[in-house]
Formats: sequence, C-alpha cells, structure tokens
Amino acid sequence: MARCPAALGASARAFKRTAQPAARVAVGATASSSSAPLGLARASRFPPASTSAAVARTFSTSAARALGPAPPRRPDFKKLDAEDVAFFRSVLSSDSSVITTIPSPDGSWATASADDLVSYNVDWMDKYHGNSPILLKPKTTDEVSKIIAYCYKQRIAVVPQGGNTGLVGGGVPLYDELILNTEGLNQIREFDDVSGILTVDAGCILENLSNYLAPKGYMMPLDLGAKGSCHIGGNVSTNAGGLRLLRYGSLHGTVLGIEAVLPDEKGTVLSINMPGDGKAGALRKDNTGYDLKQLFVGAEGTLGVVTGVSIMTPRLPSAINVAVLSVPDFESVQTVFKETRAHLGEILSAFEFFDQEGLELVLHHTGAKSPFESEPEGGRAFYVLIETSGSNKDHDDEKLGGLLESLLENGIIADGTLAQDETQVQSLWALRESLPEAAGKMGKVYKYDISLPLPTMYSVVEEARERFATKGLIEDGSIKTVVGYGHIGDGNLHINIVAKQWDEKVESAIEPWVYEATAKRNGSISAEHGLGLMKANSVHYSKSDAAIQVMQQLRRLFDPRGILNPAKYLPPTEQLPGEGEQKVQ
Ligand SMILES: O=C(O)CC[C@@H](O)C(=O)O
Ligand SMILES: [Zn+2]
Repeated sequence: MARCPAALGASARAFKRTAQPAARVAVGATASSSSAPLGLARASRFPPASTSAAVARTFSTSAARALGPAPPRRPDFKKLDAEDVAFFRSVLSSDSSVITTIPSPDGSWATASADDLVSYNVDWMDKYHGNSPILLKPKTTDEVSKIIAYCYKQRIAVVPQGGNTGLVGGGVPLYDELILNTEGLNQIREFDDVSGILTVDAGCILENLSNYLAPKGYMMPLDLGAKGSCHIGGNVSTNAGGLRLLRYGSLHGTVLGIEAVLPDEKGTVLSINMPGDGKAGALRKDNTGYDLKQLFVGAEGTLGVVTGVSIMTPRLPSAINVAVLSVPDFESVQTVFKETRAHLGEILSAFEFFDQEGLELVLHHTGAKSPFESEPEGGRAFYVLIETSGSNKDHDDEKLGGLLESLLENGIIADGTLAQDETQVQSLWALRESLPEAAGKMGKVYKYDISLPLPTMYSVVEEARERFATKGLIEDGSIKTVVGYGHIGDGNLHINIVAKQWDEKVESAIEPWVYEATAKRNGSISAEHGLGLMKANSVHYSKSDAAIQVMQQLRRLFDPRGILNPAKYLPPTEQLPGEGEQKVQ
C-alpha cells in the first residue's frame, strides 16, 4: 500500500482505496526530532525574489492604474515640492528615510530615479501603478506623527504601506500620494512569556516574528504565503486571514492592542490597550467603552496609520501532521471536512482545498511529480490538505489514523499521502502554498477572494469557466486557466483567473459578474484580502446602504480631510465633509 512519491522523497506514505477494507492507517513520525519549529519555514519568499526586476521592466510613469477607469485625482491635494522634502528631512532621524525624485534646489539631497521608487509604486502583481515622487520610511511613532500632522495641514495625500504584498491595490498610490512605508518601524517592543502577549512595531515582518517566538515556544496566530515580506501592521490593517485562521481565529480576536497615528493637526497618537501609558502590558480583557482597536483591524489605513500592535500568541505545537487527500468531487470535500472535524476535534489546524487545475498548475510550475499514486478517475479530482497541531504526538497520530481509516473504508477518499517528516510536511504544504506564485508565472492573474456558504462555493468556479468558454475567451487564449482553491475551514474561496495579459475584454467578462454571483449566493466579495482600490465601489454587493453610510461617516470622523488612502476602500461620499472640505474619496 505504501508508495514513495518522487516529489516527497523516500519515505512519504501513500495510501489508496482498495477493494478490501483498508488496513489501519498508521501515521508516521511527523514530529521533528529537532527543536526547530515545525511547518513555520515551509514557504519560499513571497512575492518571489524576481518580482522587483519584473516590475522594473513594466513600470510606466503614467499616473494611472493598469486597468479600468480610475477615479480622478483630487485637485485640492498638494503637489509635493522641495519645501515638503526639506521638512520631512528635518523631522526624520535618518537621511535614508526620505527617498524622492524631487530635485534639491541646493544639492542637500541626492535625487532618486523613478526606478528607485518602482517597487513601492507598483504592487507585486504588476496590476496597480502609481507615480509617487516620495517615499518616507520613519523609524519611530513620533516621526510618523510629525509626518501625518504636516500632511494634514498641507493637505498631502498619504498611502500607508507595509510589505506591499496586498492583492487589491490598497497599498500603492494611485497618483502622486506620499508613500509612508512602515519598514523602518521594526522593533520588537516586548514579549511576556507567561501570557504569550507580544508587542511590536507595525513594520516587523511576520516571518521574523515567528522566528523570534519559536525558541520561546510560541508562534504567531497567523501564517500567510507572504510571511517573508508582509508586515504585521499591514496584516492588521487588512485583517489578513491566512492558513491558521481555522484554529486561532481572526485578528479581531487575537489583536489586543493598537497604536495608531491619527490624521489630525497634531498627528495624535492613539494608544489602545498597549503597554506603556502607565500599564505593564496589554490586557486580555478590557470592557471600558467602545472597542476602538477593532476599527483599525481591516481599516486598510483609512482611519489612521497603525504603528504598533499587541497580539496574543499561541504555544508552538510539538506535533504536526499533514496529509493531502484526493476526492472525486466537491461534495466529497465537504464530507471529508465534516468527518475531519468530528474525528480530529481540537487538533485540526488547517483544512485547505485546491482543484485539478490548481494541482496541475503547481506541478507544472515546480516540476514536482504528483504525490498521488494514480490518475484520478475521469482525469479530475479535488484535493484537500489536512493539518493537525497538538502537544501529544501519539494522541494526534491515533486520531488522524482513525480518520484516514474511516475515510478509506467508507470510500470517501480515493488516494492520499501522509507526510513522514518535516521536509514532507513542507512539500505537501507547498502544493497549496505555491499556487498564487505558480499562477503569477503563467500570466496576469485576476484574483477574487470570496466567502460563500460551502454547498454552493465551487459552483462559482464552474459558472466562471462556462461563461468564459461561451464568450470565446478560452478558445482565443485570452484566458489560460481558471483555478479554484482556498480555506474550506473558513468558507473562503480564491478564484485565480490567469489571463495572457491585463485586458479590458477579460476584466469586463469577470466584473461585475463575479460580484453578482457572490451576492446571489449570499457571500461576501472580500473574505480576507480587503477592498483596496479594486473593490472600493463594489462594497454594496456585500453591505447595505445604511452600513456603507455609517462607514463613510466613521471615516470622515477620523480623517476629515480625507488624506489617508484616498479613492480606496469605500465609494466616495456625496456629502461634503465638515469645515467646507472637499468630498472624501
Ligand atoms: O493569490 C490568491 O488569490 C490567494 C492568496 C492567499 O490568500 C492564499 O490563500 O494563498
Ligand atoms: Zn487565502
């Protein structure tokens, strides 16, 4: 029964449905004998290292997004000049924190070229292109406060930016907005190894935080493909979900404290349940008034610039198992999920899925061999990845073994592979985690990130394929493939539509159809990637007019001049903000 798939090395354990009831499935030694954190280092850097070079080649200095109609630049925003640069240089502690293409009248700073700013002006998918002449990288909250106060007074539009790994155009300028990048805010402020509460600057890279916590026996409660580049402040500002949400919940639950700089005259620093201010640490419980920090989780930099975060971190598991199973249809994916929850209970830490197109894309991209013993019946199958994390390996092995045995005996799964060591854990995870990168290698990727009730989830992918075929977009090569994958445990589907190029014809075949299809099935048009520029005018598919209005009022309250991330996140308001301001976008 056991086979050694080439992709996984010598000892991966394959199991397959046989005519006879399957023998008990023994779960192999998946816990590492070393003390290294399991499963924390499995992904390659993301975006891929080649991204900057690719972007540099395609960068255009035109002030427009790659596609579709862009809202106009607000005429009241100040056009940055040398005086502004001189001010920023006077308040930032390091000259290297100010990078600008604006020439210095007296030679006191070196002028950067457009290429120096390109990887900050363009998103990693090469979909959204801005043309900012200035990038600031403050190192302290006080520096952020001085920048924001100045921008408020001068009406300078600002784009807060973390690792620039976003997928909806929220973190790059649309025109000439000032880019306020958090990479200089990279200090770990404190860690309490009794409560597990970690307090950090917003620009800390997620993977660095995981590496800091691992020797202490803790881990970050979230894990994303972009972990090697994304900043925790960006994660919080986009309410990033990722691969561990099923087990540890969303950032609305794990973030305990937020420090943010508000777009007002003083650049007020709002510190909510953060250590300091006479307090020893963030509190787990705090019921005094509105829970203001929640407003910043997922606000995409529209209410303030997040500069610090306190977050609850779980214990690092000592035993991890990963299995990838093949099932004949999407209904079986749901059956396996139900069975998995019933058998595994509290040790289930991830339940992901991808379709046949997804597997083929990854195998083609990585050159790996399929981990499965046989071709699926009819050439198509669905694949689920199950991860367990616990503190007692024997206990977890027994539970997972019981699950696999039951799935095989009942004919629910056709084929599967179980990791036998940490390398194999990583190889199996790579089948799922490499998907976005593999799609990006194939062409330009239209990405949709939707929440849907499970029973109708995959029908959107099928309908998309039919729709594109009817329109001739598959036959003429405009669309190369349509892939469905995602976080089944969270009801979150990712549809990646790989096109030959960014193409108005393709985009208009997808939008607004995909949003209508989602709304029709009572889904949400953004599960975890946010709204950004891409969905600012599509929120109504998931939120009522009343809800949108309250959000617009909140935004105006925090940002009366509308300088933070203009044109993103929400549709522009019709009503003028107070003080005779221009309309907020
Ligand atoms: O690129 C995508 O569409 C999804 C990215 C990410 O959310 C994932 O789950 O891999
Ligand atoms: Zn995802």
